[in-house]
Amino acid sequence: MLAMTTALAEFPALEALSPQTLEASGLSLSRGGLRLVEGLDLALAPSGALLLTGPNGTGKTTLLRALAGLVRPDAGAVAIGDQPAGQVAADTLGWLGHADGLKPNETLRHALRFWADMHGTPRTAILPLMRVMGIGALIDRPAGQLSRGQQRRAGLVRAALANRPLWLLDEPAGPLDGAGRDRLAELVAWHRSRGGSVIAATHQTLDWPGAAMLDLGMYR
Ligand SMILES: Nc1ncnc2c1ncn2[C@@H]1O[C@H](COP(=O)(O)OP(=O)(O)OP(=O)(O)O)[C@@H](O)[C@H]1O
Repeated sequence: MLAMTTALAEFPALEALSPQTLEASGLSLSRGGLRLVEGLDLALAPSGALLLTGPNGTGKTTLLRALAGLVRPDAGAVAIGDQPAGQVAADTLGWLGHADGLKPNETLRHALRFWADMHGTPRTAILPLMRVMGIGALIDRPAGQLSRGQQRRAGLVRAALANRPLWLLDEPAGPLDGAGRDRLAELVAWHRSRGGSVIAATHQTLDWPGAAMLDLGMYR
């Protein structure tokens, strides 16, 4: 199903994921008194991908936060696997928000070691994932000396190092160039080939095979 040009052998061998289903039913969301989403049903199976689109301010980030359990819905519920409704186990979500989780004065080596250690992922996974994202040569550069696109690539490595089955990515390709978007597609294809799933909010066209699309502009 998933076309990949990067050989799977170039990706690190991580502990197997525990794939999860995600189901939202009758979800209604508001922010600042404005109804953003009304009665939304969605389902995502292991290996699935969903792209959230829509103009600025239509609620893509809010929906991602609701799926992560960070925003309380006005109505409806989110269920992940057999986890209790409204609760998400700590080892389920790989989250990449607008921030990349990097400190300006820290080298990528230092920062990504921290994140790998925090998630119990072997440090040997760092460099292969950086190479997949095309930033292996930047490992000893402080994050503050990198371009926005390079920082985003490092943020994606950080998210992958968490080795979680359900990725929620907010504008993962925002500052990426075409090559960066191709590398992101490879990273996502690898994740899906392991049973992982992904939901991403995007203003970019992302060519992820078989990805479902949800345009939040329809509620406007
Ligand atoms: N802290 C807040 N308090 C009140 N309203 C907010 C707050 N944050 C966001 N909003 C409102 O919620 C709506 C949805 O915002 P959200 O960030 O989810 O949109 P988005 O689709 O992700 O936008 P973008 O494409 O610009 O990232 C917007 O209309 C915004 O004004």
